[in-house]
Amino acid sequence: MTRTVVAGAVIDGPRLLVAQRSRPPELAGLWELPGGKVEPGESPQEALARELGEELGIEVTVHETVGGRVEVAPGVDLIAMRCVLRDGTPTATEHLAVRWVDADGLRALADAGAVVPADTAWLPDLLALLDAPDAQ
Ligand SMILES: Nc1nc2c([nH]c(=O)n2[C@H]2C[C@H](O)[C@@H](COP(=O)(O)OP(=O)(O)OP(=O)(O)O)O2)c(=O)[nH]1
Repeated sequence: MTRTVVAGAVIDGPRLLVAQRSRPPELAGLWELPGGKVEPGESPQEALARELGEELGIEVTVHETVGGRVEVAPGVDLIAMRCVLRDGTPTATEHLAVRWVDADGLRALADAGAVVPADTAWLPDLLALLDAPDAQ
C-alpha cells in the first residue's frame, strides 16, 4: 500500500513558511515544507493540520493540493497542500529553524541547493502562489 506524506505550503500574505530539517543526516540542514505521514484513518487534510500543530504550534486551514505527487521512497508519496495560517507563531520543535520567505527568498534557497530534493518539483507552483497572494 502506498503511504502518503503531506506537506504544508503555509502562506501568509506574500510569504511562505519553510522549515529546516534536523534529520535524517542526508536531509539535515535543508529546507522543506513542514508536514508528516498520514496515519491510518486520517484524511490528508486532518494529518497536515495535526502535524503542523504538533511540530510548529500553529493552527491552519488546509486548502487545495499544490503541484504534483512526488515519490520520495518506494511506496511513499509526498503531496503539498496550500494552508492559511489561522493562529499561532511557527516555532521549531523538531526542525532546526523555521523561516518565512518571499518569492526571492525561495529562489535564493533553491539556487543555493538548500531545498530538499523532492520539494524542488514544486518550486514553479510555489512561486506562482507567492506571485498571486490575492488568490488566498
Ligand atoms: N514533511 C516533509 N517530508 C518530506 C518533504 N520532502 C521530503 O522529501 N520529505 C520526506 C522526508 C521523510 O522521508 C518523509 C517525511 O518524514 P517526516 O519526518 O517529516 O514525517 P513524520 O514526522 O510523520 O515522521 P516520523 O516522525 O513518523 O518518522 O518525507 C517535505 O517537504 N516535508
